[in-house]
Amino acid sequence: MPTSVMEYARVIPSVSSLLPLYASFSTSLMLLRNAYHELVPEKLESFLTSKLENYFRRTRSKPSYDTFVIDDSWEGQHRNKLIDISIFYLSTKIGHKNKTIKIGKFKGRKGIMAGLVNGEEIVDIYEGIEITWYFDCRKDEDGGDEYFELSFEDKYREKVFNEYLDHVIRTYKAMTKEKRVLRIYSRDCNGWDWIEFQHAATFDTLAMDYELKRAITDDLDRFLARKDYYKKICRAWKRGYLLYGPPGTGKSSLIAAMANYLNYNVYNLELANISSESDLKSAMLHAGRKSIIVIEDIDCNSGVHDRSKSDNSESDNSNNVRQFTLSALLNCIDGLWSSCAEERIIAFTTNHKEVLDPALLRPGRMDMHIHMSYCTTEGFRVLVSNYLDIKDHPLFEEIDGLIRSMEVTPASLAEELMKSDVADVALGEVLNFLKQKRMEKDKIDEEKLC
Ligand SMILES: Nc1ncnc2c1ncn2[C@@H]1O[C@H](COP(=O)(O)OP(=O)(O)OP(=O)(O)O)[C@@H](O)[C@H]1O
Repeated sequence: MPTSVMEYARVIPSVSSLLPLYASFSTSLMLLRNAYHELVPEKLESFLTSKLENYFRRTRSKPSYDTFVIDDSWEGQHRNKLIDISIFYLSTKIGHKNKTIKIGKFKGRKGIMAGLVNGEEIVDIYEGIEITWYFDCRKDEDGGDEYFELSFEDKYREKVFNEYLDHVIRTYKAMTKEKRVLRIYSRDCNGWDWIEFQHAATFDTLAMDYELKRAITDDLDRFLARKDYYKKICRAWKRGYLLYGPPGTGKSSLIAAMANYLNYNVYNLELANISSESDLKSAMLHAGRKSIIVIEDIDCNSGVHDRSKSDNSESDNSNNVRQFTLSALLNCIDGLWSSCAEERIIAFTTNHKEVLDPALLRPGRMDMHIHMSYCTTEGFRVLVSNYLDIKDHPLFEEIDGLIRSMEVTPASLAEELMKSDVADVALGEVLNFLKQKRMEKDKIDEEKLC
């Protein structure tokens, strides 16, 4: 046994002495390989190769597979949402291997969607794991139920269940968020029906004071970010806004801007079309998540401004018998029923806040009261920028003076601005309109004095 470094150095061969050995070994290997190719016929060679491959495959431990079934046929359940999520997710995974595919164009979705036909497979790779999706449909008298099977090596079972399916859902959400076409729903005898919501209003196009706009968008951002907070304090994740102000000051436009800001659908709940308390509950329950439920002109919904009358008589002056009370409406807004649906905004609009029942106005019910005021000079600048695309004009000074001296709605100024695309002409119309209004107002004031 070597006992010192020097002795080791003597026993271990040097690199230079190993090189000739390596060279002769690799030359022999090359000769052997050439001889094998020349002597062994091609067919025999591939036969031997496949035998060897089979041998090694058999000796390796065979993986066993688990399968998850995403089935639409769960008794008593509504459609399994994972089916639709999977259809969306897989639509981006379809490739050349799928020789026959389904294609379609759907209401509310941009572009053409591709899907698997019955009996087809897709292999998806997630963090190196192979997941095979198989799609089919079980036929029965009602047409049949769709189902997916996901197969994967059993050692990845937990990962597929906990991480991969989550990844599928997140991808679906990102896809649908990107493509989401907003809807506006109204209620008929069959429930909620919808058309595409194409209102272009945004917070940038609203003629409102900047500070108020900022306060509203901050409030909406806080609402969106506070899912866990609402849960912690045991409150339904919803927020109520009361928009009040004269007609034509932009209450509906503000709701449209909120919907576009939040990417929420709008449900227009006309109380006049609601026949009973159960109808009201059903309407609230079946409105989806991520939605703004709008009850417009709440002051005109007779009975709502006068709780004692509506609670007791359940009818209004025009003999339009309503079978539900204000209490039922309030209960749906923030009572037990409200906790059945989350991520909702409820917006009431009124031209006459002062006549509403205080119960409707108490804190916690309508979280933010937003006053939509007559047009200010700041708001007028926004309108001019929207309609004429200009920031400055010599007529502004005179117009500003008149706007400050009167109550004029953004809607009426918008009407004048729309009369021409030429800034001089359109602003001239605004000026004439304001002067005319000023004269009328002076006349009324004079008459009052007399
Ligand atoms: N604040 C505003 N900002 C921008 N445009 C406005 C504003 N207010 C009104 N308009 C214009 O006037 C039109 C009518 O306004 P809108 O319907 O939003 O007012 P409203 O307060 O809801 O009226 P109502 O009480 O009669 O329902 C809008 O389509 C928009 O063009």
